[in-house]
Amino acid sequence: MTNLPGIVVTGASGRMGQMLIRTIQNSDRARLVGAVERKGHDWVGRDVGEAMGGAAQGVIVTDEPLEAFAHAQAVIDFTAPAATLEFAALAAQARAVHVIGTTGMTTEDLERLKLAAHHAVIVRAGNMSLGVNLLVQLTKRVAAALDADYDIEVIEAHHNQKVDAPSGTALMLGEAAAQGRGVRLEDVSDRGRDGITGARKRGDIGFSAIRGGDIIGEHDVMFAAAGERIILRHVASDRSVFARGALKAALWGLDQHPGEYDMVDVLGL
Ligand SMILES: NC(=O)C1=CN([C@@H]2O[C@H](COP(=O)(O)OP(=O)(O)OC[C@H]3O[C@@H](n4cnc5c(N)ncnc54)[C@H](O)[C@@H]3O)[C@@H](O)[C@H]2O)C=CC1
Ligand SMILES: O=C(O)C1=N[C@H](C(=O)O)C[C@H](O)C1
Repeated sequence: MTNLPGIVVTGASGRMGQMLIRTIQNSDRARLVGAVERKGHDWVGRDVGEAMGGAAQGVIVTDEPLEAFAHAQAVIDFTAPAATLEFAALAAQARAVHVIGTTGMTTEDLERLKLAAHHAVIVRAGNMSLGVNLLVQLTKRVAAALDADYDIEVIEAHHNQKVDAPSGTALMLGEAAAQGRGVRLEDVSDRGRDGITGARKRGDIGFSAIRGGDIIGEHDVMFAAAGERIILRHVASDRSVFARGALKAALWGLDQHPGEYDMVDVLGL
């Protein structure tokens, strides 16, 4: 049991943090060795199992990430961009695999992650589910098969606490559509329409974001032409799909050389 790879979960009290902790506890391939929360959080200093309303797990929530990472083989991190950048440097220092689910990172943030990936394995994806990563491949193929008579729109829906838009998944799907079309997403991306926008520009890839209630995550890629529409859809009905993917990524990462990877690498898609 103690030879199993040790995993630290950051953002332990979060929606994904708690799901990850349950997933690791139920796994016979990994063990939880640390739980990190931000300074001042009321879980810090408490046993994580008890803080989650269950039995003690022997893991005390800490606000000292490096101390926790030093005892781990992998860190699973679904937090916020600033925290993830800090954790990337610390995980590299501790030589731990860093699995990043955090979304909303800027181009500059991603450049900084690349530096950390010189020294450590980083697996990052805006969506860790098998279904969405398959949808990414399908989107690329459909976009390659159709010309710009088919307007591409990525439509996403999430819960009312989500802070970033478009979602990380929507951006992955938009990127896949752009790749399929052989264009750069930054040249054709159309976000946040409001007011007198003018007619849709041929070849643009549009994004729409819905926020409400407890929606876990829903993504449509619509190809709309005169007389027909094709819609590729993924609906997440349980956050465990993301947590299972993240744990798979952490275990896969243990056998890789330093560098930046995604779920397509992990799943061999
Ligand atoms: N890639 C994927 O498959 C998925 C990605 N996500 C992304 O994961 C992130 C988190 O999502 P949720 O769990 O819903 O959010 P949440 O708000 O419920 O949890 C975030 C947690 O991170 C903690 N945190 C923030 N700064 C910290 C710091 N400096 N040190 C330690 N902990 C810190 C917060 O206290 C909170 O507990 C978001 O960016 C979301 O988009 C969510 C689901 C799936
Ligand atoms: O914030 C969320 O909840 C989710 N975020 C990810 C995203 O931004 O795409 C993945 C999933 O859709 C849930």
